[in-house]
Amino acid sequence: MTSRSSLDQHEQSLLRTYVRSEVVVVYKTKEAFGGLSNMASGYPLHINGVRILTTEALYQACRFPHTPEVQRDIIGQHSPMTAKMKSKPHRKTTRPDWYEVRHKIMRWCLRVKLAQNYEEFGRLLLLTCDKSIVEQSRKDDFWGARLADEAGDTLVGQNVLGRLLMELREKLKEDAEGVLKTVPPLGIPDFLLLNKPIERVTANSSSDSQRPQSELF
Ligand SMILES: Nc1c(N[C@@H]2O[C@H](COP(=O)(O)O)[C@@H](O)[C@H]2O)[nH]c(=O)[nH]c1=O
Repeated sequence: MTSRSSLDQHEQSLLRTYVRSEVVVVYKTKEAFGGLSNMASGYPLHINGVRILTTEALYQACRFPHTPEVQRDIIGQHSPMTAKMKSKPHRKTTRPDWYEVRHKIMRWCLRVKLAQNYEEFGRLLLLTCDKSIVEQSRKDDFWGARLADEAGDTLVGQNVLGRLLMELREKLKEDAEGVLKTVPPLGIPDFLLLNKPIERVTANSSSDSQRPQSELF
């Protein structure tokens, strides 16, 4: 059995250190690069014809393929933070392989955000040039990175979200053919939304993707 301390050591080895003033920081959605956050509104998504307002809501809904009523509640929220909060009481019914698949699911969610908001989200991603992208978080050093000390300039974390965004940006730089406007379904079991297998996503699955979110209600 793996001991707690060796697990801690493994987690520690995955941590990265960033100099805050040298990277693109994703922190508040209203800031310059806030659109890169999963909490950002204005990048609507359509999965199997169902409108979902943010990648946060989509990601959280993906926890619960076996409880469509929970998915419906999550994606029905106007606020992405509330969508996340709605998932919390149901965490025990999260798909059992969540920790093996969540990274792939997040990569897929970001692909969907780009496919259906290719101009706006793509432009923001490319504006980051070759810089590191880091989601600053107060608590979460898996998806993001935390300030090493409140006064300092050092962010420490696995920054998995930031790294997925950088991976996508590099693919986008090569995407002269617009291949990223289509996203195949993930090859994982029970990849379901509201009881239906999640289908291929295309830019055209969302005819209103260029309209402001305020017009979508
Ligand atoms: N940005 C941001 C958060 N971080 C987001 O939370 C998601 C992961 O949630 P989970 O793994 O279920 O805890 C992921 O999209 C990550 O970017 N959480 C917050 O409570 N507030 C926030 O402003």
